[in-house]
Amino acid sequence: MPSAISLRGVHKAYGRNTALDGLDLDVGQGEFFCLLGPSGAGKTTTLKTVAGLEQPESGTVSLDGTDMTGVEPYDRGVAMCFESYALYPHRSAYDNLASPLRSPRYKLPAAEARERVGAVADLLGIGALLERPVGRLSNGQRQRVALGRVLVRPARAFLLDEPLSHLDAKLRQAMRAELKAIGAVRRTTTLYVTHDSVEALALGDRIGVIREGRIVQTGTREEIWHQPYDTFVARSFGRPRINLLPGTITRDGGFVSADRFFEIPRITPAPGPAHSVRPPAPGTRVQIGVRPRDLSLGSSVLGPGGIELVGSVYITEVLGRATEVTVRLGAQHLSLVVPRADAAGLRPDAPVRLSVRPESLLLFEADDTEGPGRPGRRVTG
Ligand SMILES: Nc1ncnc2c1ncn2[C@@H]1O[C@H](COP(=O)(O)OP(=O)(O)OP(=O)(O)O)[C@@H](O)[C@H]1O
Repeated sequence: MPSAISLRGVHKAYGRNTALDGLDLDVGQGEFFCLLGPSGAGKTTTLKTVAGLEQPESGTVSLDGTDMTGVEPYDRGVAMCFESYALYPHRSAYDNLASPLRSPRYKLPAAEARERVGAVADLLGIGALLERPVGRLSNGQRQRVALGRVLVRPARAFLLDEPLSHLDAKLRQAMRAELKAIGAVRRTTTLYVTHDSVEALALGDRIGVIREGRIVQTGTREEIWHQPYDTFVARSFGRPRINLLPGTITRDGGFVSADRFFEIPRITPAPGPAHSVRPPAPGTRVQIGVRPRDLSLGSSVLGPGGIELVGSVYITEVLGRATEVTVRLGAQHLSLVVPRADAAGLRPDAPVRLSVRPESLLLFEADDTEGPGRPGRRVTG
């Protein structure tokens, strides 16, 4: 079966600004695909190119296997929701939701249109606001109307650009769950743009990480989390961020930190495609990656082969039921997230023992001018 959405070698520049730099992307039929990247990475341009609102200078966009070159946006059969939503402010929320269904393309019978609008409005929690002019709704409510305008349409694909960005945290979380449920029920292919990694992990059947107009890595949440392509991808997921500790491979295949403050006797990179390269040679400059939730206080959790580090408490910060503890390890700061009770007795400057299972360590090369470090890209002797 051809991909629902396929981009090949897409180039798009605005004057001297390259927005898409040979972008390749495949979204499967019925898939909920999240495109994640920092501001300016090319996310919106990707959506607009799929929708036909921007023409690439080179490369192709295909929908269901058909090349869309020269096909007008209206004829592409995709429904797009922008972050800056275009609604009719003087018309009611109901009218705004129903108007796409009155277009000659759908011309749904009135009763069916009413039913569709009602169902989408209930799903988005705006059922009670339908009579109100959109100009008199809050930003968050307007955003839900804009999203509703997309979801009411029968479409071959939904293109959603940060559709939850104006909602408060609680509503965002609730809407995420709803969106996931709609996706599952409708099985309509969805390309969803976000710069929020939590959202991408929660929603995406697969995730594509975009940087400077190119896809850096595509994968399931497990692949992206456990086998990040490089330190840029590793840093993009998880709050607090992954710890990256610079150092060198020792003669015995261990790791010594750049300031020689601590050593890890043996580094065994986790198996998997990204790590199947041979271990770096002694002297190679590398970075050890360890996620804050994979570190524990004390040595009690250590099974055989566990790794222990000794540092001093720098600062603690309560995050709800957990506490983030920042530990000074020589010149490095290392962050860990532990149950609040475990961190209760910690005082600044007190010595502290940390432990981590060896399989939780990720090994990257040093970041350099060629880009973020990858697992064993240029292993040198
Ligand atoms: N109409 C335009 N004119 C000139 N430059 C543009 C235009 N639209 C986008 N760009 C540039 O193209 C690049 C990609 O922009 P794009 O909006 O696709 O990024 P994005 O990942 O969606 O960012 P954000 O998360 O901030 O919305 C940026 O450098 C941006 O400044």
